[in-house]
Amino acid sequence: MALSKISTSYSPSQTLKSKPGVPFHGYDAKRTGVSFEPHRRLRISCSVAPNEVQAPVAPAVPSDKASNRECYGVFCTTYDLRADEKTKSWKSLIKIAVSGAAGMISNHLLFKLASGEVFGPDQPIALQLLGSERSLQALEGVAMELEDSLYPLLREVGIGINPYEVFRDCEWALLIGAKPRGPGMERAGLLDINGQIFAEQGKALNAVASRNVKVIVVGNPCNTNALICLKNAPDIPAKNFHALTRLDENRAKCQLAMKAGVFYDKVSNMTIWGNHSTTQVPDFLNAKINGIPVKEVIKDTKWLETEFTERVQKRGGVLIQKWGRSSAASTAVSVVDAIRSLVTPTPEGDWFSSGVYTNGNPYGIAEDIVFSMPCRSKGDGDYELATDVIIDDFLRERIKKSEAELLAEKRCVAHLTGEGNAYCDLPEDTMLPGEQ
Ligand SMILES: NC(=O)C1=CN([C@@H]2O[C@H](COP(=O)(O)OP(=O)(O)OC[C@H]3O[C@@H](n4cnc5c(N)ncnc54)[C@H](OP(=O)(O)O)[C@@H]3O)[C@@H](O)[C@H]2O)C=CC1
Ligand SMILES: O=C([O-])CC(=O)C(=O)O
Repeated sequence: MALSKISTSYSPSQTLKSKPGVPFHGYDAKRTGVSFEPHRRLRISCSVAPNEVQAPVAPAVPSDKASNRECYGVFCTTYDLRADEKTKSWKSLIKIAVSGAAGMISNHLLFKLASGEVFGPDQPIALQLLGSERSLQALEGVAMELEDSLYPLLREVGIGINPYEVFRDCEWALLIGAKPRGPGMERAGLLDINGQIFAEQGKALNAVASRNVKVIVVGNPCNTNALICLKNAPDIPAKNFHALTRLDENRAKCQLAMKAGVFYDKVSNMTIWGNHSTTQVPDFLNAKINGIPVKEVIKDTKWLETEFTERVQKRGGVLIQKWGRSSAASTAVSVVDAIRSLVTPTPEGDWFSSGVYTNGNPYGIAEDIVFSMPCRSKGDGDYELATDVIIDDFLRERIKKSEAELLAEKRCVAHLTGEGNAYCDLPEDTMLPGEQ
């Protein structure tokens, strides 16, 4: 199945072309009849130095192109925006790939990305959306809704079902698509089915994505899926892979704020340690309220150790009971938070949680797993682990339990990480947040 590209823009640095051995079916002259002769090429001023900006030269592509099924009305029309004042200060286009793009989380996330609230009001983006045979129609519907939203910063939309096409040159890969656990399914079964998706997508990223792509794995079980993905992408730094635990951080902040009777923006330094599962450890030892350690504000240690901890660990399950499906809007918000934490400098003294590769960690956590830990960023897309944390016996014991779970998950997917035969001895009491 081809990747159909819906484009309102073209920049010289983003020429559509095939790499040897990997067919690219883009929005090209052959498929659409759009001419890419130099004088008809579309340029957006974000990729052209201001002093090179000239008067518009290219008329809109004839409206009959809009009848092409794979580009949707307005996205089939092309413009020369070089003379547009608004776009002169824009940055170069970035490509964002999203899997599970027709799913619930994406339905919220894509519109946030396109609005500019994630990467900023001067950052044009291209969305490359990955679906499957079963979701392709729905993906077209998603593209139509994006079209009807008239987002100025959304310059290109592509849809497809082949990760080797959809991930091409992407600088961000938001991996959301994964099978949810169904009745009677064992956790090990989910690990295997979803693990295969992430093994394939890791290989695809390795083959075609930007060499510095940042990958955020949302699909569950996200820590081990992220591990599988990074193991299958040896040419991309392992540090670039994240498992989403920001939703857990946000949930924890909300609970602490409620207990302390403060607005939730007063809670900082909130670490989620470990797995995005019911063994996760919301760290009330290092968290602060109004800059003061939580334990000095909330004196009820029993509540912190039991009710608070369990409420965060099982929040996903309670929500499923109420909603009949897992968190989608708040998950999308937390993906936005996770990205923004990497592209904006972390406020002085604070940190954020992300599931990241453990090699070289200063906390004594087992190497070679993906574990949620406290991170700080300079806003360059990269991060460092926070070292100014304290770990007491209670915290250490909880962290060890989550570590044991992740090591067991890792053994269970050894066939997908290139480490031999899988052996599944998952502790029976471990569950995703959405499982009761
Ligand atoms: N880390 C976190 O904090 C959270 C993670 N999640 C996880 O995010 C993932 C997506 O959630 P959500 O968007 O609500 O789910 P949806 O069911 O709405 O969408 C999931 C998408 O996954 C894709 N998918 C890939 N393989 C399969 C498969 N074998 N069977 C079924 N679907 C498949 C489907 O898209 P297609 O057919 O296009 O491939 C589907 O649209 C889930 O794994 C969920 O558990 C949810 C909340 C929080
Ligand atoms: O458990 C699930 O299926 C959804 C999830 O990850 C959460 O809500 O945290």
